[in-house]
Amino acid sequence: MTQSIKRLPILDLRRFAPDHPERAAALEELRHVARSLGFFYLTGHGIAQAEIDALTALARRFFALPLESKLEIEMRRSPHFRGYNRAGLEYTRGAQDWREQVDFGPEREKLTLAPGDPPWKRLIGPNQFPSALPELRPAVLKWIDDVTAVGIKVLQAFSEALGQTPDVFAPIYSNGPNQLLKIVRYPGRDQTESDQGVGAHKDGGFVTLLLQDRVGGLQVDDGAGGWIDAAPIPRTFVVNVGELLELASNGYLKANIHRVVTPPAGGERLSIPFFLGANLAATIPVLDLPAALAAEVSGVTQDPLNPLFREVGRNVLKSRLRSHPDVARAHHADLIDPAQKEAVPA
Ligand SMILES: O=C(O)CCC(=O)C(=O)O
Ligand SMILES: [Fe+2]
Repeated sequence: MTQSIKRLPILDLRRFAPDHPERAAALEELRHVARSLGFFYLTGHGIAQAEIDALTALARRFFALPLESKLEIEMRRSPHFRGYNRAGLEYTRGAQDWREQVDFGPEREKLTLAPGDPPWKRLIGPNQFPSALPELRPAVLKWIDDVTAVGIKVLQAFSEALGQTPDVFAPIYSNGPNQLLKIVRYPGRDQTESDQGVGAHKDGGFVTLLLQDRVGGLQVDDGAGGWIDAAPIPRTFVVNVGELLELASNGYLKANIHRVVTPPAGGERLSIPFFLGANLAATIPVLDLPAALAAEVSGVTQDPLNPLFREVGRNVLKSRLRSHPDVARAHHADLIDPAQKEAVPA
């Protein structure tokens, strides 16, 4: 594999503020980055380092708990795909990933569903939090609020970079965006044969804001057969364009492929990705791009193995069922399509 010397650019969120003198240049830069690599480091996000350090410390404490304390909130217990997964339970395109993780989403009451309700409503419900680490609940819920606010600012900047009003997407998120927060640990190479921490994929939401700890492993497709290492830079998030923005911009913006390579033997990687998505009931519109941008559009890249739907809830449910076959079998056997049943390892 060719190792590219390229690096992701660093963008400062403060330069997008309405009265900032560099705003026009910042929007131009964002448009270029989002159309080419689809990935950048974000500084100036306003999240206090103390909050970052506190959440990272809690993540470490969580993973250090005895297995039984972690299994108390095993995802298999949650029809809403919330909770803890041991390494090896998650699959990307049928190949096993190697990371342990806890998934959190919007904290809601479970719905009582009627027979005709759309299946995606099963995604709505409560999170699971570990009784052995009570501090985690308030920290996670505050973090979701705080990174959502940053994500919306980034989304507003993307909107303006596409020649739209900043709130063009508000109708499809202001009722409550769909958020997914993961706290992830990638164990070192000695515990696995393969180096797939998480296999090559695109993210599904509007934008992803990834907090990395000290150990690298994230790699971004450079479009020329190689990978760009997105090494951790303190006090930054790695931000990337998700498939919803690619769909809405008819392919002008690019949801780029990335993966995580397992750390070397003896090491571990800790990361906290956050995916900001639209309201589950929403349908993604196609934006009316200014003529100069529309002329460059070549359409959305549809992957026959992973079709994209404009109906947000349907799309999210599809990817959750695929990523977590054990939860699908335990709670949603009626939704697994027969072809997939065979493809998914038991
Ligand atoms: O852990 C990371 O650095 C990235 C994870 C990722 O790409 C994902 O969960 O979608
Ligand atoms: Fe990802």
